[in-house]
Amino acid sequence: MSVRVPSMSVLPPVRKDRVIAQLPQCYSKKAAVQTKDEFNSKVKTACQEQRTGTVGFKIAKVIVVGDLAVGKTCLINRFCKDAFDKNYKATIGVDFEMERFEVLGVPFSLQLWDTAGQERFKCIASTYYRGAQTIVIVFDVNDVASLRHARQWLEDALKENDPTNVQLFLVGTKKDLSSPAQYSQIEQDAIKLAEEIKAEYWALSSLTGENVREFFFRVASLAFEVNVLAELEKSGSRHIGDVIKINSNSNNLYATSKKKQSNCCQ
Ligand SMILES: Nc1nc2c(ncn2[C@@H]2O[C@H](COP(=O)(O)OP(=O)(O)OP(=O)(O)O)[C@@H](O)[C@H]2O)c(=O)[nH]1
Ligand SMILES: [Mg+2]
Repeated sequence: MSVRVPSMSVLPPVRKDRVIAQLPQCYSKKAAVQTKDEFNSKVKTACQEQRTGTVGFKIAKVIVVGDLAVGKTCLINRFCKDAFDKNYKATIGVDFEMERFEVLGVPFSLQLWDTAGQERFKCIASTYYRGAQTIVIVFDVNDVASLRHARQWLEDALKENDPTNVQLFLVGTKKDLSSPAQYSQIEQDAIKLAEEIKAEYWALSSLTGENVREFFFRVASLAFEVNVLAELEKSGSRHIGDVIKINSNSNNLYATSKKKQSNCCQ
């Protein structure tokens, strides 16, 4: 007799074009969350040795905020559905999409929350801001007012989240509509703001698809890295005694835990 596996418990494999084997690079080194070329070595080792704990089951929440009609929905649809609609349909409240990735061989999912930019729907949308690991503030590179409003969007999103625990991205959309000269002017201001608010800056086009995939791969990778490091930190502090005996390498995480331990005993 054959045993039937309930279909809900078995997920299909991650799509081939959602496999991330290397750290995607930032858009501009002037405004990046970090500028390393590769994943953190502790993270790489943990993935190779399958010591990533619960990260493989984790779904990181990403909220996408910004003025009405700047292109939040189009950005998510370009990445998740490879579609683009030139007609504007306002988002009412919120929508969300799930995207599954495999990063360094470990499954990792993003839940992308597309929120409404229209004032009258904003209060519904803001009730969904809580628990975000990543905040994406979107503006239109052809509309300076939308860039000016970015700070307010950030402030509202941070009211519901712990500022020390979120990764921020400032994203300029509709690059296809901008001439190189116009673009470089707004880019200066955007990079300046991104540096001030400690966000990583990106510019892209959902119409042409330029940089869309690169951007979401970067979001997934940086969120993944933070989750693995947090997991290692947790398991490190749980087994301090055991691991110190095995490891004497001062560069590794466990040795750092040892240092912490000796400090607190002084
Ligand atoms: N040319 C061009 N048009 C774009 C691009 N992205 C979005 N648009 C257009 O801009 C308009 C608004 O896009 P949406 O994605 O619906 O805007 P939104 O930010 O989700 O708006 P709300 O849901 O009201 O907050 C639509 O007409 C899109 O076709 C882009 O990259 N290039
Ligand atoms: Mg929308």
